[in-house]
Amino acid sequence: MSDKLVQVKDLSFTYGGRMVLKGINLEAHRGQVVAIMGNSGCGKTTLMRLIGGQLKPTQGKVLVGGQSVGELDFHHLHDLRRRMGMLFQFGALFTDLSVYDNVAFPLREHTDLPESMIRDLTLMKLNAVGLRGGQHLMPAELSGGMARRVALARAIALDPMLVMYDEPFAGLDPISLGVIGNLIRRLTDTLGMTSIVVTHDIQESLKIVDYVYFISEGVVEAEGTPAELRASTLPFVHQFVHGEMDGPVPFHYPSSTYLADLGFAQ
Ligand SMILES: Nc1ncnc2c1ncn2[C@@H]1O[C@H](COP(=O)(O)OP(=O)(O)OP(=O)(O)O)[C@@H](O)[C@H]1O
Repeated sequence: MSDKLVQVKDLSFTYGGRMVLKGINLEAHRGQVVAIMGNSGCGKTTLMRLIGGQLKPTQGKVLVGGQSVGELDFHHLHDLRRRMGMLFQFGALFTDLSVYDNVAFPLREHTDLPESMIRDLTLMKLNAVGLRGGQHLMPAELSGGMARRVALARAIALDPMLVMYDEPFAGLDPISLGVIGNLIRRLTDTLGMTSIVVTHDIQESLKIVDYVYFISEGVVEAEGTPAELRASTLPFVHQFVHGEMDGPVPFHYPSSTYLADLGFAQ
């Protein structure tokens, strides 16, 4: 079996005539945590939707476990998606279900397991995220970090081979952020899965990921291991890794000159 769980090959995608992805190549190996970074609007979420089969490539292909996602029929895609956990809206729990029922939900929906086994599996997943003790709480009673941990337990309920996270660190305090980062790493290792994390948080990512892809203007602008990126002298990578305000990614949105805007002739 190939070590490469996800292979994105020359992938392009167009929304209504506007090309958002322009020939992306990337890979995620089994057992890896891979980060996809880039400016707002560069196409990261679109890329995740293509990997998850919610969108079909305009050109190129996405292989998951050797299967070309965009070419699968409904049933095969459905089977494949059962083996992918997707946290597109991290923390989007069912508000009228308890923590326990939120995590048990995919098991009840997608398996015929008896309730006693569903209970064992649900408690095991809650234990893995440190929230077995919170099983009776309702989502409204959870902190932001706890809600994400429950969402994570729900995403791994069916033992997926791949979990994709869209902005898992957004809006968290530094402690919760570290907890979520470590959980993503630990669950990936202990459950033998692969994780793809779309994030803006370079510092947290560099602590937990195996490999990072930077996307800009629809192409992979840079890539590497955390060590390679920290040592990189590429201006684009340097700006990201060191959090510099201005650089190849400009601070100012493109505009006419300031003087012209103020009404002064050039
Ligand atoms: N359904 C859609 N129809 C048309 N254009 C879209 C649609 N969804 C996204 N876009 C556009 O495609 C581009 C990429 O969007 P996408 O959401 O993939 O970016 P992103 O990198 O995930 O951004 P962010 O970091 O802000 O979430 C954006 O310019 C966006 O406006």
